[in-house]
Amino acid sequence: MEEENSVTINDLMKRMAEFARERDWDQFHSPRNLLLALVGEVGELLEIFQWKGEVPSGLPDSNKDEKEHLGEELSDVLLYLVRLSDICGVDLGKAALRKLELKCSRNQISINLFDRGLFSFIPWV
Ligand SMILES: Nc1ccn([C@H]2C[C@H](O)[C@@H](COP(=O)(O)OP(=O)(O)OP(=O)(O)O)O2)c(=O)n1
Repeated sequence: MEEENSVTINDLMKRMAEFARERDWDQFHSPRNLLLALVGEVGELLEIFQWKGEVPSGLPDSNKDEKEHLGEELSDVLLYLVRLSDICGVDLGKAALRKLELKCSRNQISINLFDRGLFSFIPWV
């Protein structure tokens, strides 16, 4: 890790691998188990927002403890996702970048078609 502020997906991946190895938990970190754990943590994250209605960006009404709790649940989701990707042999950083680029080029095609009036026959576009 170069600086405290620039944590990479690779750093997290290595730390999670170390964490599991130290506890002899590799045996439990199968793709299916990790996916179940990930979804469980998404549920814990969801509970923070449940029944609150719309929450403004930046969460100005949350106190320090609530923000800290949110950070913990977001981290659990991220850590299980990183670990799941690693165990499945997927380079998550590369895959995510590729996905974003694909999305951008797809959107660019739509924008180009739109600019050229090719969607003009669709009343709601
Ligand atoms: N078999 C396990 C169990 C936990 N963890 C790691 C990944 C998560 O970052 C964190 C989740 O730990 P807990 O399941 O204990 O969940 P919490 O820390 O959220 O505890 P609680 O559910 O009581 O809030 O620990 C892991 O890698 N493998």
